[in-house]
Amino acid sequence: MALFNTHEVTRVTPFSDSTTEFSLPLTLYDTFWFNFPPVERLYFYQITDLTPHFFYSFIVPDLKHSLSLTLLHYLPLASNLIWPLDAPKPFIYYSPNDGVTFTVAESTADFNSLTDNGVHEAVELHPLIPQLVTSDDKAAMIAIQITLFPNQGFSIAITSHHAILDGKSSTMFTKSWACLCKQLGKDGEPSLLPELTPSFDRTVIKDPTGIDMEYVNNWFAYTNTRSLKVLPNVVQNTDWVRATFELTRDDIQKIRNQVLLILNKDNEKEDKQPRQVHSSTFVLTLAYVFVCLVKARRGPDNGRVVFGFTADLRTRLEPPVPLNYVGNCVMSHFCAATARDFTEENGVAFVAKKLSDVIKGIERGEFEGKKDALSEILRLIKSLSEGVQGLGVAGSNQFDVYGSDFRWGRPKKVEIVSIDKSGAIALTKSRDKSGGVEIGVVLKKQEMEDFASLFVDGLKD
Ligand SMILES: CC(C)(COP(=O)(O)OP(=O)(O)OC[C@H]1O[C@@H](n2cnc3c(N)ncnc32)[C@H](O)[C@@H]1OP(=O)(O)O)[C@@H](O)C(=O)NCCC(=O)NCCSC(=O)CC(=O)O
Repeated sequence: MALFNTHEVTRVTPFSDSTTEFSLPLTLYDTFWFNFPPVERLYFYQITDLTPHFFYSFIVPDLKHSLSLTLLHYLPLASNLIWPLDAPKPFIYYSPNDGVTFTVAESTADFNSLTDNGVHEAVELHPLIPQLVTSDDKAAMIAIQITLFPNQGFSIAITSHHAILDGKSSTMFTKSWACLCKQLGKDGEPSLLPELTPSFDRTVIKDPTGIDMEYVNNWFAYTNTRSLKVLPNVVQNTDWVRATFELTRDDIQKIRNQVLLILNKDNEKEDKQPRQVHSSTFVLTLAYVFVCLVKARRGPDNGRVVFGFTADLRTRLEPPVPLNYVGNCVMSHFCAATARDFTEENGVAFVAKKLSDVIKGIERGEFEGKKDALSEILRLIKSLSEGVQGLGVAGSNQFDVYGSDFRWGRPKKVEIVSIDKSGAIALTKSRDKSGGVEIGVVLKKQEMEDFASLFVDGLKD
């Protein structure tokens, strides 16, 4: 069994003693997410001759120093979410000396095994993830842990509160940190490119009807308490295993050809004009993986399946929100069907068509922050314990997480560990830059075996 040892727990503060206190309101998109479980991203860096001396004398100090420089740009991440009794909704509050909890640890686990795509107990990754400190009226925004695997490499884990970071923001923060770390030791002051320089301007998110408070009240009704503590999980998650699967560009094209063939035939049968289907890598990946998941879970044929994803609204709001906006600007969208719709011969085409219709609706602006959006999702979460199957997604194939090179090379593997709290699949642009997608999956052991066979068999000619 691998040994694990915490070396130190410190706090990294922004690199300046001249910061002043400030507060930042939560927008409707922040209050939508604020009690959801934190997102845990884990980056593995392989250095086969990494000695403890080099790690503790060079890597850790450089990571701390560059984090401190990064926090100066990202001050709200060094802050806390607070909820004083007289405030109707929580807000972000920074005061000088606030900082990020930074844990340094060591593990004897087998790095190669942890980072392969094979099946592993989901709990194996848990020691590498830092916990966010949260209470009813105060919550840390992020926590960071660096773990050394002597002579093998190290990992960087970032746990982030969903009230402040959506996927685009959190991957941008890590890239900014990596970018500043890479510049240490070079001539000149480390600086950030404009696309990595964050904007926290909350006025770009309009909410004339006060939907933010609707969401705060929804959370209050759901959790029965006025608290900043996050949900521990949204699904029962004991005895889970996790594994990574990959769809190459060619696999995607194969799925695309099959889906378009079926949908065009359906149109001909119904004598309809051929309609454009949004057959993107994202839609085809979800359709294919969701079908394999429903088949592997072997639920009743007439069981209800609710499936969906989160869309980034930055370019879709009017006026658009800047791409460097850091905060939440994402909403979830779901549709429903029965398990039979997935398991029938044309299941992948059925799901792809449904997802395509939702994306077209998003483009038409039909799914911006709506008053009942959160209450619907909370109802869905409740229904999961009553036999409804839920299928969701964390991350995105548009996030280049493998681009986060701190100076010691690109990550060997990136995981979203928190999918074992939500049951979602994790999407990441493939490491090899070939246009493929990596998919992280958590399931019970037998289901995972079935899923793996279905996934491979479905791609055979
Ligand atoms: C709604 C969508 C999911 C739909 O995606 P689609 O790929 O189907 O459609 P699209 O219009 O965005 O893209 C059309 C084509 O352009 C390409 N394209 C568009 N933008 C791109 C970008 N920035 N980088 C690389 N490719 C891009 C797409 O890959 C696709 O081509 P091709 O077909 O060749 O690929 C997406 O637009 C979106 O909003 N993605 C971001 C979702 C997100 O933020 N998730 C994180 C949620 S928070 C979370 O989960 C927590 C966390 O991550 O921390």
